[in-house]
Amino acid sequence: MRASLIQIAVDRDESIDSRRQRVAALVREQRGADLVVLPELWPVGAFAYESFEAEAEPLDGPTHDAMAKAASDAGVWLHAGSVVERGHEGRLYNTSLVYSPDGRLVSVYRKIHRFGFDKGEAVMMAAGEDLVTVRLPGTTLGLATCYDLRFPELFRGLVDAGAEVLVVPAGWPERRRAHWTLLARARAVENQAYVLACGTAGTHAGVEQAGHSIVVDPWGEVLVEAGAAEETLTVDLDPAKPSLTREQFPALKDRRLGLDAPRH
Ligand SMILES: NC(=O)CCC(=O)C(=O)O
Repeated sequence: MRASLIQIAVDRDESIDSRRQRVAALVREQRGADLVVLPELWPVGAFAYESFEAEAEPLDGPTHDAMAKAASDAGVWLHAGSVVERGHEGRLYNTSLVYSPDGRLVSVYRKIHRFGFDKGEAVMMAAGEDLVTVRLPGTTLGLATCYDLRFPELFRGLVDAGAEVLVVPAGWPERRRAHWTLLARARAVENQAYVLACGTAGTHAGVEQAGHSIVVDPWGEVLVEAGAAEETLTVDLDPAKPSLTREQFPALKDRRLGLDAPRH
C-alpha cells in the first residue's frame, strides 16, 4: 500500500483560493498512490484563529468540491486534512474529510481535543464526540487530529475499533517539534500500528510550523521524515505488519482493564 503525505506550506502571502488550487494539483500528481494525506486546517492555517469565522465552510463547501474532484482525478483514497466546518446551528468544528477514489466523501472526523486552553480553537470550536475508523481495501484507518496526539486513550479506542493505520493531520508548531516526533513514535509502539502524521510547513499567524511529517511503523521505526519545508513523502506500507507485530509481540493482549481505583 503506497501512501503519500503532502506537507503543505501555509504562509500568509498565498490566498486560500490559490492554495486550494495548488493543493488539488499536488493531489492529482499522486496518481499511483493508494492513500494521500494532507495536514490539519491547511486552507486557513491551524493558528489563524482570527480567520476561522470568515473562512468556515459547510461540508459541501469549496474545499470539499476541490478535494472530491482531485481524489477522483487521481484515483486515490484521500484524507484531505481538515477544514473549519460550519456545522449544526452555526457551530464551528475542526473537521477531517476522507474521500474514496471515485471522489465520494466517505467519512468525517470532528477533532475531539481542541487546542488552545482558554483561547483559539478551544473556545471558538465545538468538540467532536465520535471516534472514527475508515475501512480501506486491506486495512483500517483510525482518525485523529494534531493535539489529539497527546491523548493515548483516544488511539487505544481506535485500535479497539480495528484501526491498524493511525492518520494524524496536524499544524504543529516548531517550538514543540520534539514532542511531535516523540508522540508519533509512542502512539505507533504502544498501539503496534502505523502512524502517518502529516504537518504543515511555513509560518502563519506568527507561528512557525514544524514540518517534519513522519511515518512510523508498528515497531516504532521511522520509515520517512520530512524536513521543515513543503515536501511530499512517499512510503510503502505492508498492511500485514500491524497484525504480525501484534502476534509476534502480543503486548496488547496483556492489558489489565477494569482494575480497582487506588486505596488511600
Ligand atoms: N493545532 C493543534 O492542535 C496544535 C497542537 C499543539 O501545538 C501541541 O499539542 O503542542
